[in-house]
Amino acid sequence: NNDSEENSTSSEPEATMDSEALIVYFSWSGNTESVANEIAHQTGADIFEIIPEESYTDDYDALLDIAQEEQANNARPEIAETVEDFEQYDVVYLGYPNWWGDMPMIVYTFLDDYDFSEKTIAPFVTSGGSGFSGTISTIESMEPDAVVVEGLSLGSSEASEPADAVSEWLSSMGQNNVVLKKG
Ligand SMILES: Cc1cc2nc3c(=O)[nH]c(=O)nc-3n(C[C@H](O)[C@H](O)[C@H](O)COP(=O)(O)O)c2cc1C
Repeated sequence: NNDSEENSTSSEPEATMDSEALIVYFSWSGNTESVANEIAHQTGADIFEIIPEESYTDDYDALLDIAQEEQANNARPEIAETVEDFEQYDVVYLGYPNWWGDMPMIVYTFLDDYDFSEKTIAPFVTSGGSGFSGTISTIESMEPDAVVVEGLSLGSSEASEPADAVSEWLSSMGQNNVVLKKG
C-alpha cells in the first residue's frame, strides 16, 4: 500500500495552499446582499454583514436625506459586530450599494477599523446605474498597503440573478492570480 494516507503527516495541510477569503458587505434593500450570498455560495468564503449599531430607517425618501447628511458630515456610523481574526484573511470581497456617488459612510467605518495591509480587496457594488463612481480610488487611498483588484458592478435589477456575473468575475480574477498579487 504505497500511497498510504498515513504519509499525510509529512505534508502541509491543504488549507495553507489556498488564500483565506472573507466577504464583507453592507446592504440596505438586499441587492448587495444577494450578490454577497452568491459569492459565498461560489467560493465558500466566510461572510460578514456590516450591520449598523443604530439601524437605518425603512423609508427610502428619509434614507436619501440621512445618507446625504452622513456624507456631508463625513460621519462614521458605528457597526454592531466585529470580525474575528481579521488577520487570517488574505482576500476581502467588499460589497456596498452606491449611495449618492459614494460608499455608504458605514463602509468607511469598516475601512477605518481594520488593517488591510498585505490584503487583496475585491470590491463589488450594486447601483441604479452609477456603478462604482469614485469609490475604487477612495478605497485605494484609504488602504494604500492593500491591492485592489478589478471589481464587479451590477445594476440593482441584475442583482437578483447574479450567478453568471459572479462566476465570470471570479474566474477572470483567478484565485491564484489574486493570491500572487498579494504583497
Ligand atoms: C441613499 C441612496 C442613495 C443612492 N444613490 C445612488 C446613486 O448616486 N447612483 C445610483 O446609481 N444609485 C443610487 N442608489 C441606488 C442604490 O445604489 C441601488 O438601489 C442599490 O442596488 C441598493 O443596494 P442594496 O439593496 O444592497 O442596499 C441610491 C440608493 C440609496 C438608498
